[in-house]
Amino acid sequence: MTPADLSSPRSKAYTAPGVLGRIVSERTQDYAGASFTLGAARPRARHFHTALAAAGLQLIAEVKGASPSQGAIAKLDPAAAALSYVRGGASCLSVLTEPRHFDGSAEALRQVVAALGNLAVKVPVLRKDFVIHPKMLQEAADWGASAALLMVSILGPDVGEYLQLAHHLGLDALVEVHDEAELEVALAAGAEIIGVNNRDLTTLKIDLHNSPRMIAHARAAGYEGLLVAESGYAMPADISTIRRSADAVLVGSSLAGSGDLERAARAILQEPTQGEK
Ligand SMILES: O=C(O)c1ccccc1NCC(=O)[C@H](O)[C@H](O)COP(=O)(O)O
Repeated sequence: MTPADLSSPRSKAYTAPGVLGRIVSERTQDYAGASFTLGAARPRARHFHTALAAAGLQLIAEVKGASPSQGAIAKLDPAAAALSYVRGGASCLSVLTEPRHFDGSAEALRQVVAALGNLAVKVPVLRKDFVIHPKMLQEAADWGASAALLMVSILGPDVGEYLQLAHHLGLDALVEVHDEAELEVALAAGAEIIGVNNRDLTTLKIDLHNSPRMIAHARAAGYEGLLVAESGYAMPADISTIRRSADAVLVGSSLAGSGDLERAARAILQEPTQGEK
């Protein structure tokens, strides 16, 4: 299927179990009347991909005000938070745009893009949401995001169509998986950037062994794209399992709730001393 096949609004309703299922059903209702017209292909700058491909472990720092697992995390000024993260060493930003459970908004993403636009170095922004309709990718591009999250746990094999559409709209895509079966789908779809979530989004349980295990699995399968470890990282010692195998780590709650975002971002990337390991 080509992006052209996504040009008419779809009535497809995605489903998922548990907490994720509730969010998916809410987002499906939010976009039930959304119209989408496929325009001409937009140039792909690949800023998100380029930033993650730089040498060493890259940090994607997340603007996250609340979550189903933590409840309220912090009342953040998105632009100020983004600039603090960049001063702390983040090379990309992730901004939640889901309003009910994560305190996210389109406005937050726009404010972050505007604040980062004044910097000498390009810091790309990921739209973090639960994409269930093509319109959501068009919005991400229109709001100035460089990339969007696509979750195999929601889209299943349709992730391939959404990936093509993201590229058509000039976006990179972070294709998220949690287990081997989802990894197979992401690989078959041709994902250039795969994120492995340590959080089981059905139960919200975190297993920090999941990312290193899945990253090893992807490499053993011959995958040469970029790999991102996601969720549950709170201290430098947590990162040690993926420091040399992942291209990037995505961190939200522990940074957002730290009270000093710049310092927390700088600290999480530091190699732990012998005693801290
Ligand atoms: O964070 C949650 O509780 C959550 C619940 C249901 C669906 C998605 C959820 N989080 C999305 C994410 O993957 C995280 O925001 C991201 O990876 C950062 O995780 P963390 O550093 O643990 O905040």
